[in-house]
This record gives sequence, C-alpha cells and structure tokens, in this order.
Amino acid sequence: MLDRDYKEIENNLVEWIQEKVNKAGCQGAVIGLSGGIDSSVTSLLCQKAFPNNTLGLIMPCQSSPEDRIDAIKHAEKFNIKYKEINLSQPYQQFLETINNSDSEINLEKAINGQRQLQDAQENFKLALANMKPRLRMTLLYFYANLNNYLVVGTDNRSELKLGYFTKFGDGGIDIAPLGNLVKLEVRGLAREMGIDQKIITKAPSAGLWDGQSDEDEIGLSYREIDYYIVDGEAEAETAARIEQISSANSHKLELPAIPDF
Ligand SMILES: Nc1ncnc2c1ncn2[C@@H]1O[C@H](COP(=O)(O)OP(=O)(O)OC[C@H]2O[C@@H]([n+]3cccc(C(=O)O)c3)[C@H](O)[C@@H]2O)[C@@H](O)[C@H]1O
Ligand SMILES: Nc1ncnc2c1ncn2[C@@H]1O[C@H](COP(=O)(O)OP(=O)(O)OP(=O)(O)O)[C@@H](O)[C@H]1O
Ligand SMILES: [Mg+2]
Repeated sequence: MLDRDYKEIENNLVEWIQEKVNKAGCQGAVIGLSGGIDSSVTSLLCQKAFPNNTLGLIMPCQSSPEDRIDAIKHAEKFNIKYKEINLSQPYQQFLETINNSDSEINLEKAINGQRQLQDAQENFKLALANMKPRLRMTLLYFYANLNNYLVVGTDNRSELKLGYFTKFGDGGIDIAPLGNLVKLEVRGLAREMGIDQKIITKAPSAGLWDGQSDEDEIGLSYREIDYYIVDGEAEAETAARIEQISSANSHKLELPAIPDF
C-alpha cells in the first residue's frame, strides 16, 4: 500500500485541482492551514496548481499555539500566501450569547477560558468543539465568495470512510483532493513533497480540545484503519468497529433526506 509512485500522484492531483477549479469557473483555492499534515499537503498541492491564486487561512480558535507556528512556518517555507484570523474571541462571544440567552444550560466553565473540556459531558463537549470547525468554514466561504475561489478541503480517505469530521465544519467544502488517499498514503505524499518532518511525524489531531488525538478518540490506529480500507486486512473486531462507525456517520456524506411522496 505504501509503495506508490507519489510523484505521479502529486502531478495528477495538481492537475485535478486545476481542472476542478477551472470547470467551476473559479480562479483559485482557499484552504484552512492548521499546522497538520493534511492541510500542509493540500495547501502545497493548491499552491502548485494556482501559484498566484492560493490563499491559506490560519484560524486559531482556543487552539494550540505550537500548531499555529507550524502553519506559519509551512506557509513561509513554500511561499503560500496566508492570512491569520483569530476566532477565539468570536467563539467566546458565541458561548456567552448562548449562556445569557438559554437558562437551561450553563457554559460558565467554557466561558472562563477553560480550554480543557475533557471533563465535560460528552454531548456538551462535542457541541462546543464542533462550533470551531463550523466557524472556520464560515470564514473559508467568505474568502471563497470574495475571490471567486473554491474551498479546498483536506479530508482524506480514512476520515471520509469513518465520517471523522464535523458535518458542515471541516466537511463543509467544495472539493477534497486527498479523498482517495488513506492517512498513511498522505504521509508518503508529504515526504515526496518535502513537507517539514515535524509536521509529518506529529500525532494527528483535530485540535478541538487540549490533548485531543485522532487515534485515541477513534480507538483505532491509522495503521489498522488504513490496512482495512485498502487491503481489507483487519482483525474481525476491528473490521466490525470500522464498519459500525462508518455506517453511523454515512449521513455526513449524503444530501439531506427529502420525502419521496
Ligand atoms: N442518521 C442521521 N441522519 C442525518 N443527520 C444525522 C444523523 N445522525 C446524526 N445526524 C446529525 O449529525 C450531527 C452529528 O454530526 P457532527 O455535528 O459532525 O458531530 P459528531 O460526529 O458527533 O462529532 C464530530 C467528530 O468529528 C471529529 N472531528 C471533527 C473535526 C475535525 C476532525 C479532524 O480529524 O481533524 C475530527 C470530532 O473530534 C468528533 O469526533 C447530529 O447532531 C445531527 O444533527
Ligand atoms: N487552527 C486552524 N486554522 C485553520 N484551519 C484549521 C485549523 N484547525 C483545523 N483547520 C482545518 O481543518 C482541517 C481538518 O483538521 P485535521 O486535523 O483533520 O487536518 P490536519 O490538521 O491538516 O492534519 P491532522 O489530521 O494530521 O491533524 C485542517 O486540515 C484545516 O484545513
Ligand atoms: Mg489537525
């Protein structure tokens, strides 16, 4: 699986992005830059496809300062135009508005700047966390509208199979160039493209709360997930778990249900 011609994949994806953007009658691409591997690879592909019309947006939202630095370094290393727009305050204001308007919920902990939501009730934690990618999506579309660009998503095949993304958040995109590559293949492509080693080796994280890790939250390693997706190889229990998660989240890749009567 890992033994693929990544140079050829890179060239094909650059061409594919050009085709999709041109076919849409658009001029370029806007991408959220997180300092993680998926957005680093995607932004570099876009930069190669549209050297003068690629925009990276760094959007901290009570997130890791180190990831922000990694994103800036990546953009500067590859000469990717970027803007930084900090969403921590608007996010905070959303929470305060909910808190002041809805007497049934108490968001005091979150409002007091407590980034650690680990202790919160699961529903509460996800409801708060998922607002962050949805705010980012709003800004990405602002810049897409403004510049006649497409919003280029970073979702890979592993995340799409599991539905491991926020509906209408990081899943709210126009095209997904990495959508046919599993995470381990994205790493192969990143090495081929000269992405920083630090970005390639950092633990995948949605960065929605302190210490979040994809593999911990999913309860499976990308090695297990990817070998199952690509080769069908997995312990029976692992395979069943992947299919169960995938099926529960399949609605995220479908259009809203409409009555057929
Ligand atoms: N059967 C169904 N048919 C139609 N709609 C259905 C549905 N079941 C739920 N829904 C709707 O979907 C909502 C749940 O979906 P959603 O809001 O996405 O929320 P949910 O899937 O619970 O949470 C998002 C997950 O993605 C992870 N994530 C997010 C962002 C980035 C990354 C990353 O890898 O970087 C990972 C995050 O850590 C979390 O585990 C429900 O509240 C409901 O509105
Ligand atoms: N702080 C941020 N600023 C801008 N965009 C962000 C930020 N955090 C997340 N995103 C966007 O959301 C996408 C989904 O996050 P995700 O964590 O899956 O990808 P990643 O960070 O690029 O790679 P990894 O999965 O290895 O952490 C990112 O690729 C990026 O486009
Ligand atoms: Mg990340």
